[in-house]
This record gives sequence, structure tokens and C-alpha cells, in this order.
Amino acid sequence: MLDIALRKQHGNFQLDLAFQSDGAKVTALFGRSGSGKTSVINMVAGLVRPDQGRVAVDGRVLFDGEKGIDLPPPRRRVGYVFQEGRLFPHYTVRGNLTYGMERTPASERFIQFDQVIDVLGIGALLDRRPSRLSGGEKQRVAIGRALLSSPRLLLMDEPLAALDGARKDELLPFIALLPGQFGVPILYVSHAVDEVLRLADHLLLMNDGKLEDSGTVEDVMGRSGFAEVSGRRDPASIVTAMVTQHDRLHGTTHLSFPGGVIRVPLLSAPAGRKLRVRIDAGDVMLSLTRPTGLSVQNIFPARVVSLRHESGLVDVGLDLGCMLHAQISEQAYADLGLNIGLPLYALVKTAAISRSDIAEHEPAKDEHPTLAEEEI
Ligand SMILES: Nc1ncnc2c1ncn2[C@@H]1O[C@H](COP(=O)(O)OP(=O)(O)OP(=O)(O)O)[C@@H](O)[C@H]1O
Repeated sequence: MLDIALRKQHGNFQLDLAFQSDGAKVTALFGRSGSGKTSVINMVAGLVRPDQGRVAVDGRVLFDGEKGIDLPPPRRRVGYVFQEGRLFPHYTVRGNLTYGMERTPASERFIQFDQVIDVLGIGALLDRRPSRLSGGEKQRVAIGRALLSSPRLLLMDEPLAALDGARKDELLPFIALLPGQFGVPILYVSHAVDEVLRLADHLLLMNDGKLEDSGTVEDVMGRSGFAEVSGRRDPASIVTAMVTQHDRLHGTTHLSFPGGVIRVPLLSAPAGRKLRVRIDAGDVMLSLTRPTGLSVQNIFPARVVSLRHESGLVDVGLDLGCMLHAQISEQAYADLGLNIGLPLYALVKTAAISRSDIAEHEPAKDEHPTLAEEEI
């Protein structure tokens, strides 16, 4: 349980927010550059002192402005992974890894060296210096070093931002494994939608030093504040789905979800894999009758459950076993005669769902991420 309230004046910039995150494995702090994300985690880590506030992790108070509690960083039991590894260049990988471990009293160590090496796949790197590691390897070692201090909370500040797309895809599954394997919750700073989709349970949306929204990934990504901050056209729905089959002939993968079967562009994830799919509200069309003679493959019976008028558009909430949002014009709303409870059909074009809108959410228990040979 994270219980955080922070106030800080940085020149003209004022940070003022409070949140709690109970039971989440990964809490994502999402916002534009300069919204104050790094400042928040620096204050949780004890690297920056808030003007006022309180920071508690599982009931253990790390900072309380009123009570004069301000634990120094090493006593906070918080691990920190920075954007670019920040490994000690004069230590080998082994030296970097044991650094944090040796500073944690033996009675408080609950994460084992061998387990970290194994989960992060860094056994072959132990005798190398950081200068002989690729970007992805450096980050895995940095994660290992943070974990080996047996932290009660892991802070990650855009840990993938310095990596190219391929390395990023490779590291994401490792990060997804961490809370389950080590039982350490993560506060994860990002401004990448795909990372949040993949990793987070709880989402905090920051804007100009304030918390603009907070809740489950499904809820927050479905609201207009997130669309605005992430530069997306419309709000979106996040549906949870499972891979059922690949239709290579037609280049599609079939996913089962509460609304039926949705076809998306061909994926490599195996059958049975659980995914999150992001569907932009503007990509959902509505029809009062089941359409025929259309190219659209994804047609779902639905019922209107909410109508929200905003800036000349109507957000139509649909129940099709799960929630799906459609965004239509006032004209279309009037022409269709929409009202609450009306049965209709929701249509989603397969091609409108891009691969970056689909993320594995829970890694399969019996699988371990695989690594390609990395070029330095
Ligand atoms: N020590 C400081 N002194 C003055 N201003 C600061 C200080 N640290 C941060 N700021 C200001 O606070 C604001 C928030 O910065 P912060 O780094 O927390 O944002 P961010 O959301 O993490 O951005 P980015 O994604 O670019 O890292 C910025 O306007 C920044 O210039």
C-alpha cells in the first residue's frame, strides 16, 4: 500500500498531489514531460525533500513533514532504477549487484542473488564492466542491483526510454515478471502508452504538478484527460482478451473477450495468452441493424448504457459484456435516435487496431522471456 501526499515549490512550478495505491503490483505515473513525475519519485526515494507531505509504504512512514520524520535514502528500503542504468563504471556487474545487497542488513534481505541472476538472465555478464554491456543489459543489471537491496518498493523512472524499440520489447517482459517473482510493488514513471498497457494495474495521470486522474488502467485510459495528455485523438476502451487462434491466411489473430471474438492484426503471442487491447472510441461505428455486405469483421451486439455530450461529440457507452466507448457526431447521434437501453451493433475495423494498442498483460506462468544476442 502506497500512501503519498506531496507538496513542493520548484521555482514557478508547484507540485501538489496525493494518492493511495492499494494492492496494485504496478502503479504507473503517466504524464507529459515536465509534469512532475520524476520529482514525485525523487521525493519518495528521499533524494528531494518535499515542503510538506507524507510518504508511507505498507504503513511504514518514510517522510512526514508534520511529525518531522525524514528517513535518509538508504533507510527507506526503496530501490531506484533510472532512465540510463547509472551503474558504477569501475565495478564489474557482480560488484554493482552486490553493492546494494551489502548495504542491507542480513536480517532484512529477502531477495537472493541467484534468483535475481536467474530471473534477469544476467549470469553470463557477471565479470564484465558496464562499458562492455549493451543498453538493455545495463538496464537489467540496474534492475538487479535495485532488487538486491531487498526493497519494499521499486521506483522506475522511464527505464526503457534510452532503449531502441527492439531492446524495449525485450526488457518489458522482464519488468512484468518482477512483482510476481519478488513480491515488490513498482511505482513506474512513463509517458509511453504501450508500457502502461503492458505493466500497470493502477494509473495516475499527472498534469502540471497535479494529479488529474487516478484509477484502474481501464478507467483512466477511457477518460478524455488521458487522451489529451497522451496526444491521442479520442478516449479509448481497454478490453481484456485472450488469444484463441491465428489466421495466417488472412493475417489476423482471433481474441476472445466478453463481447465475442475480435479479430486483430496477426500477433506472435501464443493461444491462451491474456492481452489488453486498446480501442479508440472514434474507431467504433454504430449500426441499428446487423450490417451485411461490409468489410468490417468485428460486429458485436451491444446496448447503450451511457451518453455524454462534449465539444460537439457524443461519447456513447456500450455494454457488450464489457464496456466499449464509441465517439460519434451530434448529427449521427440524432440520426440514430440513440437513447439509454437501445440495442444496436458496434463495429470495429481490424486495421484500426495497431499492434502498439495490444499488450500482453500477464506473462504465462511457465514461460520465461527469451533474449536475443545483444550487439554492443
Ligand atoms: N531542482 C529543481 N529546481 C527547480 N525546478 C525544478 C527542479 N527539479 C524539477 N524542477 C522543475 O519541475 C518541473 C517538473 O520536473 P520533473 O522532472 O519532475 O518532470 P517530469 O514529468 O519527470 O519530466 P520528464 O518526463 O521530462 O522527466 C519542471 O518544470 C522542472 O523544470
